[in-house]
Amino acid sequence: MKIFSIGSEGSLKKSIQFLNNTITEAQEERNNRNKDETFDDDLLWTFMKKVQVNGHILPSSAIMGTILDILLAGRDSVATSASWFFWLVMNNPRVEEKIVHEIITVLKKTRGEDKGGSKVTHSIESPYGEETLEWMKDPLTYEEINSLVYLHATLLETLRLYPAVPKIVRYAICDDILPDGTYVPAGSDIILSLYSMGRMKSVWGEDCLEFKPERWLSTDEKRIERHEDGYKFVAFNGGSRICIAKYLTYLEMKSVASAILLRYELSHVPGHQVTSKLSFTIAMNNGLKVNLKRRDLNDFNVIN
Ligand code: HEM
Repeated sequence: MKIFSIGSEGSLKKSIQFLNNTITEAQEERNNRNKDETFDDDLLWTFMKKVQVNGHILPSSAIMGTILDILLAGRDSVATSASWFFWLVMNNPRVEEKIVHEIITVLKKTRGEDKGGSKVTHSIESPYGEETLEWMKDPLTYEEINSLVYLHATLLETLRLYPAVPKIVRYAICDDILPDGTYVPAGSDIILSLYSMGRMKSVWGEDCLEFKPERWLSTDEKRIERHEDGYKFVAFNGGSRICIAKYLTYLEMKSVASAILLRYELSHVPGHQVTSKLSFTIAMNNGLKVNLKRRDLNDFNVIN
């Protein structure tokens, strides 16, 4: 296929070239390394090592195809979901308070009481500026993030109402019959509206349009009770083509959400309209503009 050097095809060509160069440079850089030195592997190199076949590294075109796949599937989906998550939380102060309360409860358990008042030096480069809680020094660990059950429920509820991939299209290569008896002739397109399926009364009940993280939880709110059935909760699809990064997404989003909500209160920028734009992902038309105010954790009795 010929790609022209004009308009969007031109910029696609440039982007592909850029990716190719990045992969070649990364390979050269690794090959020239002094064998005795130790280095932290970055994601690209970790991936390149993984895709060695019979001792040979795959050609850069194959690596590029896979990287493009992961970039395209993993960037807008998470960014879009994060926008809807923060927007829903901002509009539901009760939910926001419960999330922050949960994070603090978990941190008190894992990191002990924080006396506050000391200037914190981060173990990694931090975008948050000066902080006064020891807790803020290190990002939440995997175990801490896994303990955030209410936050997890809020994320599931966000993805139910705003599945980043709102529809999936399938093509029938031969005649078929669906489990409910519907006849599907060869050549048909089948569109699965993940968006509609997340809002069906028959699946989610009368309150299907309400934002209610509690619907996922046991009565004591200590665990996720509603079965995350891949054919009911379809934001990641189900079956053999289920998203390969479902659990990575949970980890990524819970990590970002807890880091931000622990430090900031988010509020609306006056006049900024939030509307959705249906495309491959369910994006926000003009993005999400927010005002950030440093959160006073004294409201949550953190500092004793
Ligand atoms: C909120 C975040 C995400 C959502 C809602 C989501 C949703 C989905 C859905 C619905 C599919 C199935 C598409 C189909 O069957 O046509 C899918 C597939 C896929 N996703 Fe995700 N995804 C997310 C994040 C990610 C991330 C972070 C990555 C990579 C790092 C990723 C990589 C992939 C790949 C490679 C596939 C194709 C799997 C296959 O066909 O075997 N996704 N995703």
